[in-house]
Amino acid sequence: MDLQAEEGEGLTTASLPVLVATAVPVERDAVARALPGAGTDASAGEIRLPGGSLCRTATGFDLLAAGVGPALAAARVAGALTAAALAGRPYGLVVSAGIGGGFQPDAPLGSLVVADAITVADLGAETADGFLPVTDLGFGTVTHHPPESVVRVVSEATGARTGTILTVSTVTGTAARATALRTRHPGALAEGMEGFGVAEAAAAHGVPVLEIRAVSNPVGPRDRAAWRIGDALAALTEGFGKLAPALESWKAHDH
Ligand SMILES: O=C(O)c1cccc(C(=O)CC[C@H]2O[C@@H](n3cnc4c(=O)[nH]cnc43)[C@H](O)[C@@H]2O)c1
Repeated sequence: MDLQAEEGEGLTTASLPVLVATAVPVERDAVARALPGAGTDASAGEIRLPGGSLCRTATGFDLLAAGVGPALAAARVAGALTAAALAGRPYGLVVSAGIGGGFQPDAPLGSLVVADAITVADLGAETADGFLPVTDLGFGTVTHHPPESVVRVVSEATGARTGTILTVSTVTGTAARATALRTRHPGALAEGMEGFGVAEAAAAHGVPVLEIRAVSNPVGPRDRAAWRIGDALAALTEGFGKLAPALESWKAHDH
């Protein structure tokens, strides 16, 4: 669907809804707790989609627990974007949100990171001389950039640190892998498993994307005792309480 044509037919960017894609329901619910009217208003409710359902809030946010990993996240978000476009209610922004690993000491546990670059870290080829990103093989893309204006507005409102968020299909579990990722991506602050998939789906629909992660664990040696999932979910809720009004102002003025 041509977003410009739709806007010309009465939809404005300020009125376009926002799709928030988390991996799992507990992250979606952490976001919902910050949004007034989630599930409590006539305009709110559950929208059935192939492979899942959307939680529609009364304030223009649709929440989707899209699944773990880049492929499932891309498939489910693409489905939601297509359904919305066909219904004549296209999204103005897609937000990939959830918990994630933070590179230490720059992204402490419980802090928020907003991506100025969403980069897939392990899509490519391993060679005797090292890793080659898929772009070096002549295919596709490895990074999506959220609009600078939305990154600025959200980081100012929430206090989130700004940097690259890596998407990995395998959670980092050793110091050596964490160092290798940081060497290849010096601007990386966090890693998750869905952002690049969500961004690919958004890009295919010509919709801007944002990624925000609350740090639940350090990127590095596997240590389940070090996870702070509750603290990260609380940070996600607090962050969305500030992010939601900031996005309204971004949609109205900066976009
Ligand atoms: O078993 C492990 O060692 C382990 C370590 C960290 C996370 C997991 C998960 O299964 C969670 C995957 C889920 O949460 C996001 N997430 C959270 N922390 C990280 C991370 O350090 N690296 C990548 N992804 C992380 C991720 O987006 C998934 O949705 C298991």
